[in-house]
Amino acid sequence: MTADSGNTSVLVPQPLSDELEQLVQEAVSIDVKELLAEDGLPELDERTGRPKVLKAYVVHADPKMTVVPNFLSDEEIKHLLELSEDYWVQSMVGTGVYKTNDESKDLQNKPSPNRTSYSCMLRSSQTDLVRDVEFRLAQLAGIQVDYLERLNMVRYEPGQLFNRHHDGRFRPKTVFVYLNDLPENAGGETFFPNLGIKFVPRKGCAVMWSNVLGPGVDDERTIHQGLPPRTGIKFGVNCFFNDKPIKQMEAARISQEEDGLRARAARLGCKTFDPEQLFRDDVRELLPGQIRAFSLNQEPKLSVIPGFLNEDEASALAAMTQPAESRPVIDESCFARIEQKMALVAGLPQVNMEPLKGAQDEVLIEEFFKKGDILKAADCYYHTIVYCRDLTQNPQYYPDLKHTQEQRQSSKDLCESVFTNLALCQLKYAATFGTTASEERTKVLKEGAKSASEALKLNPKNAKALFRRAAATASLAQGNSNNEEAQQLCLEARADFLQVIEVDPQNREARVELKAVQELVKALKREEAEGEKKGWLRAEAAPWLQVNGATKCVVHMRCSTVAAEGSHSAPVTLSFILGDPDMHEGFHVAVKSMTVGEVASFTFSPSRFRATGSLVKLLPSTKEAQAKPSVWEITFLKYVTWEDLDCKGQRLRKIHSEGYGPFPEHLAEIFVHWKVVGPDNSLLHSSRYTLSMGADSGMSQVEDEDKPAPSYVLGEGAWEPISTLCRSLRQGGAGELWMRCLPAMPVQESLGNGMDASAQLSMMLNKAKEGASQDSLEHCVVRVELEKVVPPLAGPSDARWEGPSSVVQERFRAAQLLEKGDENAALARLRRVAAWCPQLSASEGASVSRDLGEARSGIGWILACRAAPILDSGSVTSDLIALAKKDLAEAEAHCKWLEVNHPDLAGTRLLRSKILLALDDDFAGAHEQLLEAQRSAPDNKTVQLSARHLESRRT
Ligand SMILES: O=C(O)CCC(=O)C(=O)O
Ligand SMILES: [Fe+2]
Repeated sequence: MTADSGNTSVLVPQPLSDELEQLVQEAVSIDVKELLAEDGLPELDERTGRPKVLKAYVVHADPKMTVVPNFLSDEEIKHLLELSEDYWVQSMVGTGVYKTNDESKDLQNKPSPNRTSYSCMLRSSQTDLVRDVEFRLAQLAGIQVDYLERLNMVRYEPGQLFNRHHDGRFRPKTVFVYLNDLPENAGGETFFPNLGIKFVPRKGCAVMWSNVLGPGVDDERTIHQGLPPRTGIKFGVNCFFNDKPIKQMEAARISQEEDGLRARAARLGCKTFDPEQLFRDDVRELLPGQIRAFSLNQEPKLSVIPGFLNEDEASALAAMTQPAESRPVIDESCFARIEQKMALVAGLPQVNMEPLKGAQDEVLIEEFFKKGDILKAADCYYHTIVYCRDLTQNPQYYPDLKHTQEQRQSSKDLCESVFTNLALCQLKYAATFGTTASEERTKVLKEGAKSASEALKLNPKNAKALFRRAAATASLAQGNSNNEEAQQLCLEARADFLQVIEVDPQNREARVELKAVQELVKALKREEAEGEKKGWLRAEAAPWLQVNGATKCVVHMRCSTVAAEGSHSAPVTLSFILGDPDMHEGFHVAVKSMTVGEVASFTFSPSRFRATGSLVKLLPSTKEAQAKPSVWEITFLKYVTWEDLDCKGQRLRKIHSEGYGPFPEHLAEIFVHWKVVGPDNSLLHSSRYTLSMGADSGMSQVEDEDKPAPSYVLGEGAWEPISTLCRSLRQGGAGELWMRCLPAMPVQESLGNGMDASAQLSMMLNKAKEGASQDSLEHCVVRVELEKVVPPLAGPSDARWEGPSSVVQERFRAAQLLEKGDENAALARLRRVAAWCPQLSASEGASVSRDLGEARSGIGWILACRAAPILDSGSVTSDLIALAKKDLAEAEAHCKWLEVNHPDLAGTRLLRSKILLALDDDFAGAHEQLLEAQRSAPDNKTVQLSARHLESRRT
């Protein structure tokens, strides 16, 4: 509470210095003893011991400093000192920073070397005498006693002091009363350095000054300090007038703390309170001037204050409801008191209130209302209600009031009107939350409806209350997302509005509102019907959401971002595999709450843009969306379930049309036109292409519709993803492969059109690299049209059979495949040779006898080769061993046949050697066979290799 530091530091007393000692010496000393020497000692009342005429001396004009000799009597001083005995504690100073207008929040009381004295706080109205002193102080100050803080006794031992300070901007006035005389020149004066005056302590003498220039503005001129007494003990009492009605606030607080009502209030929660119950529970007597608040709710604070108004006040207020001509004479001064109490319970400065004078029954509250402070008004209504209702319903608690029947009736009327107005307050307050449902809005509206209901209990025909209840209920319906509940509320509101119209047929507002409610009911009914349909649609859509295993879902949606001003970005159509981590996570969430055809607006938080893949890059303005929440308009176009070919969503397959005829068999020649389309629908590759040279980039790839589709043999060199798709297509069929990325093409031999698939693909990749996006081959769709299926040659019965040359061709092809290392493909061809030959005529068969021998030795060799390592290994499963044994048995059968039919064939010896090794590890036998083989076919590479291999194993 310094003068100079404004609101930064509240109390920074300066230590006494020599310089200050000097100032004190030079200051004008004001001593009542000297004043009275001229004027004569005041004549004391024998009974009270106080001056018959109390004189106040203005010793300084601006700021006004007043001295009152013998303000307290010896008896009073003795009493105050007795009350303080045993209760002296170290004095504190308020430290902190002014932030609010409530110093109790801003300042903290702390011990300080700047105040070394002792203090004792008396309780408010602690005794009759204390209360009497308090009232006299209030009279002296011209301030209501409610603003007087608890009397603050001080005691200074020699050397103890209170350094330079200001009593606080929240204390408009200070009265300091000295409680004893000190020896002459013992010091202990109250020194005002800025005024250059000091007061000599004289028993019973009061000094009064103002601490403010205006509300909340320090008057730095009245900075002062309590100088240390050199000898003797100095007693005094600080009487601070606060800018808030602190006395009653404290009384209410003490009362609450004492009886632990807080806990009970908390338990009461927001249940309907019953003041009657509160009264019943609390039988303790209240001291005059004390009020007791029952706190029903902490946040927001709601208190009930029984006996808030005293008898006179209640009568005066109740009388105001009567017509002026029949109104009894009212002591209008009580309105000021009510005002003051209202202010104190509201915790708001009384200056904010309009005077009650000339009030109609509700003027006090109306005034608040007009200022737009709904909450303040509501607070007042609450308090008035508590009182009025109690007065009407529990007259037994007010035996002293002796109200007449009319007075009770008028109190009841007041109660009704106050409830009606409280409902309005609550409606207005609820309106500040807008029209969308919120917890607070709902709570307030429900309270509003309740208040109106209370008024209606007192008068069921109160049109205003009916209207307000209806309005509250209708508003509740408006924000309610539960259709059924909302409809019920509408019905209630409608009933009330109808009643308003019945009571007041001229009420246009009610008619308008009624119509609005009826519209709302219609809308709700519509929504209900749609909701059912929607629920059905969702149920229909449900299976695709539960896609599992090999079935996956591809979702097609159109999306655009919506800017703050409502403009849409150019829409982008997106197709993605549901659950694909490369896709914007938010879209997965979004799509799961939508049905096909639905347009929805979603706000995506930046964290939703976690996806890093190429697909998310196609979303409009995702950069912005990654920085801050963005609003998207999404249209759910369609969804398709796809078969997941590798169960990881890497390669989905969708058959658009299966075509006609049988499904292509293994080794069928298929003519496939395939295209690779990027996620943005751009054509990346077509298998029917021509190279166009000499363009800007030197070379470009152009689709050529006149070219035939390239052909592949299914199972031999066709790009595997395409052959997988083609196996489920008939000729003329079309399908799509949905690829998360284009897999590496297998190394393939040259195909029919002179360009193999890997070459095509590498061209395609190059083209993609030249293009804008290097990732454009991710999330591509391979569209396949199976233009022609040529079934594999069936055998001699096939129209395409060319006689023995077909066998030769087939065996040649098998040899090619074997050379390439494609043993399985070779095996398939060799088995066909073995199957066809016995179907030939004897002469034709003879011409291909050797081919048959080669074919059977080839089959046996392949089988023995794949069986041998398995039989060799001890760690394979018995299933595999069984398969290997079966292979070897078949090889043995071929071998036996060969040994009979083609004993000289190198392949026969080779096969035998292989079997010997695989079965018994018979190296000698195998070696012997190989030597024979070398003799018959010295140039056979397989024989030479096998011999070498055997040699290495033997050593
Ligand atoms: O002791 C005095 O003379 C003055 C005391 C004072 O100013 C205070 O307690 O605030
Ligand atoms: Fe002070």
